[in-house]
Amino acid sequence: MGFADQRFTVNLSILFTELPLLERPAAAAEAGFGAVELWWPWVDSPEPAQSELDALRTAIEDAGVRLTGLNFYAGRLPGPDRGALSVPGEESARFRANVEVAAGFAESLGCRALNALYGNRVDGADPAEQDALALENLVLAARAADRIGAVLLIEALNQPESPHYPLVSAPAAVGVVDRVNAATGLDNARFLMDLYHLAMNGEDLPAVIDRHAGRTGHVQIADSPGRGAPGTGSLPLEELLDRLRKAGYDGRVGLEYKPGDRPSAEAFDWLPREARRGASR
Ligand SMILES: O=C(O)C(=O)CO
Repeated sequence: MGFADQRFTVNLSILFTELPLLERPAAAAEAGFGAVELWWPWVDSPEPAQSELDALRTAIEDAGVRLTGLNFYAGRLPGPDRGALSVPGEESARFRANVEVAAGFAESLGCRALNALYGNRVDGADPAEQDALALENLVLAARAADRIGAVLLIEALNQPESPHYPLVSAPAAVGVVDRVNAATGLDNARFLMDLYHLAMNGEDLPAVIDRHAGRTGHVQIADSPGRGAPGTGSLPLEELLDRLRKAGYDGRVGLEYKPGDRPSAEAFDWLPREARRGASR
């Protein structure tokens, strides 16, 4: 047990962002990691040029790291958006256009987890209509994920930093997971348990773990407050990850924290180098 018993993956959309995108996979490898994950990197483009997809694929392959998670197109993130799939009109269309592109890119790298951020509530739009649109689009995404043998992740964010995002509790996100699975019959939708976001929402993290570990397809961490590295805040992250393991969660743990006022390569001192490649199980 302990951090050395986990398998980590470095989120290259929040760590190493001081580097150009194509240099980040090699930087993560240089820091000792063997796995990385990404938010959709082309914030303005659900369908980037093939040459851009190829360049990123090559950068990941050349670095010798595995891509273990990818977000679908989610609008301007970082920025004001928190997903596109429940946003009527152009954003929903962009999400749909992205589904096969993102799934194809993930498949080409053996990535088996696709995260679909739900999207903000829109002034003047009926929340029930947004939810109906979301379900339609999540069904498309779940089917695309299933075709490549992947899980579809549904994430709860935190209310203070995402005030217009409707999924700001574990039960809200798990409810969407259940509705998607009921609609598709595929059972490949899973909860993305981000301990930072849930802590910011004031949830009882041990209780969330005990209740929802079985429906969890991915876990992400940052300390709270501050969204920094483990040890910079007050969350007992090592204990919480042990509890997740005991509750049956055996997947990767995404390091989705800000490096603070230092280069990202220096933001891993909490984790001995020999533990960064991950436990071999
Ligand atoms: O926007 C965030 O904070 C996320 O965790 C996206 O996956």
